[in-house]
Amino acid sequence: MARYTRLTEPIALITLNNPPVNALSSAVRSGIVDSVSQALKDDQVKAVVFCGENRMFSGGADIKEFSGSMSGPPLVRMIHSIEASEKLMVAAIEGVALGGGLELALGCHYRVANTKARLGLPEVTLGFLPGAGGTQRLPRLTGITAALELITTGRQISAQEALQLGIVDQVTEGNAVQAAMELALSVIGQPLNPRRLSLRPPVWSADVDSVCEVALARVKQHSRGAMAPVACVQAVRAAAMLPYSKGMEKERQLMDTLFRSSQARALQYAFFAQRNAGKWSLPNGARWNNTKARDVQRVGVIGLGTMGRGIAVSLVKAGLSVVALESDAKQLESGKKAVTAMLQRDAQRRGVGSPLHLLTFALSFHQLKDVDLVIEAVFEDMNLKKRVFSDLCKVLRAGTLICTNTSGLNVDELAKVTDRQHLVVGMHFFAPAHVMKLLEVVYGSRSSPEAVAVAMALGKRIQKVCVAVGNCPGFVGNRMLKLYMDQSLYLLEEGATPEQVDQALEEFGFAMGIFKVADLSGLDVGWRVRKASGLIGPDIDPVNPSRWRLGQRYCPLPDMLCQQGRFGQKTGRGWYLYNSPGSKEAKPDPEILNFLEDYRLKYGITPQRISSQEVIERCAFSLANEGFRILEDGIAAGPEDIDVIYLFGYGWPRHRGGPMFYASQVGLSVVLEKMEHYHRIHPDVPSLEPSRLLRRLVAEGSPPIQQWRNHIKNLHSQL
Ligand SMILES: CC/C=C\CC(=O)SCCNC(=O)CCNC(=O)[C@H](O)C(C)(C)COP(=O)(O)OP(=O)(O)OC[C@H]1O[C@@H](n2cnc3c(N)ncnc32)[C@H](O)[C@@H]1OP(=O)(O)O
Repeated sequence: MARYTRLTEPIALITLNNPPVNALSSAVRSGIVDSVSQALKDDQVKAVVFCGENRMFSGGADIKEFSGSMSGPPLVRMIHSIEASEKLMVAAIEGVALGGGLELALGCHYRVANTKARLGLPEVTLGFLPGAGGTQRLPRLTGITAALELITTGRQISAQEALQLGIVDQVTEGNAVQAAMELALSVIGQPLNPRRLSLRPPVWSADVDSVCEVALARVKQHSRGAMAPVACVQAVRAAAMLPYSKGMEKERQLMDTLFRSSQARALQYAFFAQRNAGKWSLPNGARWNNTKARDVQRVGVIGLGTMGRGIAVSLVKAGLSVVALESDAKQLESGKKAVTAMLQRDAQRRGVGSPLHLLTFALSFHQLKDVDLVIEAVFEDMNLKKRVFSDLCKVLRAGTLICTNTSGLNVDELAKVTDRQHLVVGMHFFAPAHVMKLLEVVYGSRSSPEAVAVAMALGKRIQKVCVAVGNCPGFVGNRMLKLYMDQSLYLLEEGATPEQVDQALEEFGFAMGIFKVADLSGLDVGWRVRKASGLIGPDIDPVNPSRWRLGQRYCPLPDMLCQQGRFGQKTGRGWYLYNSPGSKEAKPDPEILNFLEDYRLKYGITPQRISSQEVIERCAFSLANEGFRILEDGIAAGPEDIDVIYLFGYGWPRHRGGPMFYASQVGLSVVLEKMEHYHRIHPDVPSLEPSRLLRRLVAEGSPPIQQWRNHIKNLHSQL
């Protein structure tokens, strides 16, 4: 797991060997310790160069080991003995040096990096801190300000930036091992103490306190309720105030607390859940590793509204050739201006050449005849989409895939109007499509595994986190969102205010409460959908609308707001008040409070005191309960997929893992008990009834989330 090679020069090479990322597993650490000891024993060896197999230095500690009992040589001690060694130690960094990988390199006396290498301390994203001396050594190299930024964000930097910050001593366009050997030969014999970072004094300066205060305020604002970024600031502050050994004590204390925290478990779960989402499977047994995706080079995008523009930008940025189509010249011109400006701004920001040559604008379907795949992104209207689909079939080549960007329409119904139902899939992008990472790839009952494979591969190529989901109203994300929104509205009816609900959600960790999000998205969007689905119609009294529709409780509050022209930020008024239309700062609106009071009086509702706990339970547990139904229905393959959708598409706080993980952490029996309680009090809300799968999992002893897939498989095989 670490290969020792004695080179002809007085140099030994230690190659970390644990593909794919040379994680520092227990076996790798043992291999390193043995190899270092071999080098120290060999009088001919004057220097040691560390590198990674396959030109990949190291992705850091083996995250899989964190869930079990740790064995093997501790990383801290191993790095300390490398630094303390009387022989010269040099790190040759190619690929990545992340986390423990970079900490190992910081323990070496010199560091050389290839120009393409990326370096970083991403431990904060896993719920802890660089606990192998990283919080103490890095500030001693870069100073406090840069170290705080790198450690609290986990940002990866280029070799060039690392050189500027003093993290590496040399950058080479060639082979880093060769360059490290040359550097070693040129410095052998020079004193090593000045190169031992642990011997450097604390990096105190007069403004340490204020720099740390600013960093603390920033992390508290950015990652609401997350413990790790706060602990990172405390650890780096210790590097400024305390000698190395005392700083290390502080690092260890903080690490001990974080390592055992539920937040660390949630973040590590999220790391693997994100990677597992790409390993899709369909109910018919087709999987990511038994289905080949054919290559896509040329893509058609139909509709250059907000979604179409973002999709076109994402495709072009990934190097795909795009034909963007609009139905009339005026819309085409405004879409063209917007897309061009977005791409130019992006190229300028990244310092790369403009990719506009990849883009063609068109008014005629005939210009799509040569594309490999089409993404239709017209207005969310079934009849319009059907018309587009049947027109497309007249011009497309036989094998061209047709994807629909829809947030919840029936993919099967759309496919039926085509001559290629097996080549139709849904692609649910999230707005703004060039920014948001999530993509739900929706397979219909006739979609072929190859079509799903192509859509998933295309999504990955444009750097989306893709999750394959089945076809049902709202798919996974919006199907669950509806119940979350319903609960929030019922809470208003029962006595809460929008700011109270939002505050509880934001304290839980959401970046924005649900009513602020609704104002941002526009209340008219849902209003149109409810009109189209028949929930609002001419038979509904607009002054005293019924609170009962389609056999269950219904909250007409959002419809009443829309009737008043309160569409959210865009009109300057929604659930909140804004200084002017389009302004972003939400302020509580006394008019809304009066409106809610009148509403409750009119319908004879006695307002209750709603606690934050009730807000969280009703919102979060309703999400999870519907998630269980989705698993029962086979719409998502596993709880991890649902959690990834909520993490990347709906602002669920990452340090809480996702709604399914959260339910598993709270305890399934607690969730069941609470759902039973709320369903008893609100029998007119059928969705509050605990799902069959939740009951079954509790009856089977509440297995850990990693085992739920087996229980679901058993459930399906019994149906
Ligand atoms: C005392 C504590 C001291 C130190 C703590 C640490 O070092 S914690 C670890 C810090 N490191 C990281 O957070 C890096 C995590 N990995 C990544 O960011 C990316 O994987 C990486 C290295 C940039 C490579 O990205 P790429 O997109 O090329 O591959 P992918 O992410 O799909 O990963 C490939 C497979 O490798 C697994 N993996 C990656 N890193 C680790 C790791 N550190 N430990 C264990 N496994 C790791 C990943 O899960 C993938 O596995 P697969 O089975 O193929 O899905």
